[in-house]
Amino acid sequence: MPDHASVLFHPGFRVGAVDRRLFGTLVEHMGRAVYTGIFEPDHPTSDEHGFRGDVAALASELGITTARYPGGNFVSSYVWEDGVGPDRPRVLDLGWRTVETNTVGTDEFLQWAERHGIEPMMAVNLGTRGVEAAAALVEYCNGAAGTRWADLRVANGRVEPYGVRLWCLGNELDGPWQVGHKDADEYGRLAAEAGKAMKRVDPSIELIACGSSSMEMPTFGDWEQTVLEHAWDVVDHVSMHAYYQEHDGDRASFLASGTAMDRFIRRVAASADAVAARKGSDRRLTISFDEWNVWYLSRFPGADNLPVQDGAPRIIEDVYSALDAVVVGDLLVTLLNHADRVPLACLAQLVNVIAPIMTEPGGPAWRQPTFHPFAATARLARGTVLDARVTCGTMPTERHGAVPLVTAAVVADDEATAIFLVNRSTDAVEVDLLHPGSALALTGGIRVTADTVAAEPGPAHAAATAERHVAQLELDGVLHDDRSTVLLPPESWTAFTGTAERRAR
Ligand SMILES: O=[N+]([O-])c1ccc(O[C@@H]2O[C@@H](CO)[C@H](O)[C@H]2O)cc1
Repeated sequence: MPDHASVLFHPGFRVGAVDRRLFGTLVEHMGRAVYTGIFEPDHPTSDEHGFRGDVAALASELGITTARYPGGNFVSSYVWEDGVGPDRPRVLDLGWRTVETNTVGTDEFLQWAERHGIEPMMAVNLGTRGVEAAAALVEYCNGAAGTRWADLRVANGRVEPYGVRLWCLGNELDGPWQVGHKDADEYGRLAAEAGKAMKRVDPSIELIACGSSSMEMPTFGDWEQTVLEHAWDVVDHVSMHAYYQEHDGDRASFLASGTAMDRFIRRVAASADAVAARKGSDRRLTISFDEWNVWYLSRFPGADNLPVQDGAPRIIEDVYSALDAVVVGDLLVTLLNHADRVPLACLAQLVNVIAPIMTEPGGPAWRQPTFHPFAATARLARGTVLDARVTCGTMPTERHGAVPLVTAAVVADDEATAIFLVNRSTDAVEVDLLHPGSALALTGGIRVTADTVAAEPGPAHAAATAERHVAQLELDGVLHDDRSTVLLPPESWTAFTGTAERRAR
């Protein structure tokens, strides 16, 4: 007998609209994300600008809507002027100890994003630089011709302003690994002043203040409150970053990563609300979850231990399993269920560096297992997230205590209903979908089941994993009044698609 769970939902009970910017990503100047990732002039599929066509096609299939750039840790010592115009110096990037050629810079990235309909999210350097360089970059990107930095853009061949709307006030400045690491007061003051200047250049931009680099940071909570006390009037969102991995074979805790992410979001929201209360503000500050993924961080020696490398070195090219893909699907369920609070998110990263898309220089590009739940969620989660109430058993975990065995998110618009379900248990679970007042027909879907073998690098293993562990579902499409029942295999993520009809009573 399988375990049993139920998921109750109704179109009248809603969490909030899905902001398409939830399906963003990160394109950092590190490793092979840019060079031999999105950009490789000699590649047979590359366009006249030197950008790989095969990678762009996969990015489009993945369904990404925004791309954060140029970092990550890279941005904290980046001199953006080095990356524009005809003279591009070779510099030592202190974030990853890599020689940066500056072949790709702001114009090349923004035009790549524009050609592919991707909204850019630019980050400014608040590690080694400050107010002046940040405001100058906003003017370079968004200013009308007639003043210094906008005129430099025009001289570099781009007359029309780019109109970049999303701006990150630095990156992970709470982290001791960050070049220009600061305490919360130092960063909060700088973010407030840089943000003020940037909005004087272009008042229409949205600013994201750095929150914590993870929930485990010793400064977590205090950091958000102190930074927001300083920068409340100027910022539009606060960021969160989180990476999850399986530690020492503790599969149950890893499968419960979505619960850890859920707690993290609730705590950041509570910190922001505490500042709002102190300031007598009714604003519910929103969150930009602008780095999240599975990353086997414990295998990374740290930037201090990397040799100085030239070109496009292989750094943190994690190889993912179908188990990782189930966890990515569950993390997306968590993000959807916070649609009212989290309008922005970035899967870190897009290509080669802890990425759903991999490439070989001069060779193929392929999908890692984590590609599949992301692409399906970006494609299917349209409309409004309904307040899905899950009733199920719990399982004990070492790291997160007792966690629900089943998680669910339901997203509906006028045409379609998408139901995302995760079974974290090692047993099958039968789930009653309770949709009182509606008839529901399930027509199809996609499922990922976890594997128990270690992932291997390369396109052949990724393809074989997809063959064995990713399945397209074809369902009968029969309308069921009030209740539909589905069976979830052990350790699986499923997206069901269907149509709902309201029934007159
Ligand atoms: O918890 N840590 O030790 C830790 C260390 C580095 C770290 O870096 C972040 O992740 C990198 C890869 O996406 C981005 O460049 C940076 O923003 C994020 C977290």
